[in-house]
Amino acid sequence: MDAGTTAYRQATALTMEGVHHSFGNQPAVREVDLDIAPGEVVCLLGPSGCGKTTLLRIAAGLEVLQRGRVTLDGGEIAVPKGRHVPPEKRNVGLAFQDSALFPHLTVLENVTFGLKGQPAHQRRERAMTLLEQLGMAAYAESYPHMLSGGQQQRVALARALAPAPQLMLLDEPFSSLDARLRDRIRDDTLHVLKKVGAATLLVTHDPEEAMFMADRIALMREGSIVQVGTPRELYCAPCDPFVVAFFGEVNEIQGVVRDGRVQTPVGPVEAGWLPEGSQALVMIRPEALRITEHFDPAPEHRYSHVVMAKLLGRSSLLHICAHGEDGREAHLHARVPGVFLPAEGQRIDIHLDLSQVFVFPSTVAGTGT
Ligand SMILES: Nc1ncnc2c1ncn2[C@@H]1O[C@H](COP(=O)(O)OP(=O)(O)OP(=O)(O)O)[C@@H](O)[C@H]1O
Repeated sequence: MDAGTTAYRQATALTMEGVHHSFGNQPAVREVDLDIAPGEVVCLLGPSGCGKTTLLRIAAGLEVLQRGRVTLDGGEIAVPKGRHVPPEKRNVGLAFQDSALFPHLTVLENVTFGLKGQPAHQRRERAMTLLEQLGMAAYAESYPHMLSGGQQQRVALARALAPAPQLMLLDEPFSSLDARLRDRIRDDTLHVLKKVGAATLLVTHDPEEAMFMADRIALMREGSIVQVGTPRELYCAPCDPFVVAFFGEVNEIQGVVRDGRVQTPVGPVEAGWLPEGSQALVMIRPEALRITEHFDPAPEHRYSHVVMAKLLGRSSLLHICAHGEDGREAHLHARVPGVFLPAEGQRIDIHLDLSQVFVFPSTVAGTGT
């Protein structure tokens, strides 16, 4: 290890190297490498059962490490069949979907609970500062049963943050809240995390939440990290079709690479490094289809047209029949901003925003040619 690597290691709040974990003979986490810098929010994102919670529980010390290495602020906290620093000695703050507060303690007492070895006035001051930042100062003397689910979750976050942990570990902390409340609480949480500078590992299955909260996202599938990077990197430079599809509905078209391009009913797309004559999968996000109404009355043999238009609120979803120059047709979904509801059968012109179009080798032979 060179000096640069050593300095980097010391600068990480959490490092996980080659972490592997099985339940019985069923692997839940496979050879995962992940690090979190001080003050950085990293989201573990992925479908149900992909191993997110298991990885977080290993970081917390709630699961004993089976294989790999875990360090916190450069110090080793878990080695297989060796060192296992228990959760309460790790200086990590934990909050879960159903973080239970102590029912017999007030909000303030709940938050000061973990603050040992400080004078009472300092503990109170620290707790009140966090409760204020999370909009809960007025409830300091209330008991948990007097609070809504969202308010309880704010108190649970304040309690986890109170000892100023090196690392916050949050497992789906907003998922039990209704949509509007969730938006507010996660906004407040993000601001508090950034204000106190806590390194954070947050588990979520919601891609929008991950993009909202994360400096970096680690997208998991079947126990492995598929891609890790900034939200922009994952959304705009996805490494495989799973990553594209995980961030929302996508139009898929099969084709063959000819002259470095793949023909689609909405125009040619550069095939990148794919070999000539190979099968390709073209993935087009609905917002990549720019639609304009076509009013030219000149008769045309075939044309692209609207099949159905639905208002979704901030955007409209158009079901379109795209008709390519080569005679191929495809049923596609286009998402356009605002209220844009052309009539059924309306002729349209379609332009592609190539920054939201991705081409991968196809494993499906013989389709779409
Ligand atoms: N205590 C356990 N005993 C046996 N198998 C387990 C245990 N905990 C998790 N698993 C299995 O390990 C795999 C990963 O589970 P994990 O809870 O880490 O996934 P997840 O991505 O957090 O899922 P979710 O989003 O549904 O919470 C799953 O197949 C799960 O059934």
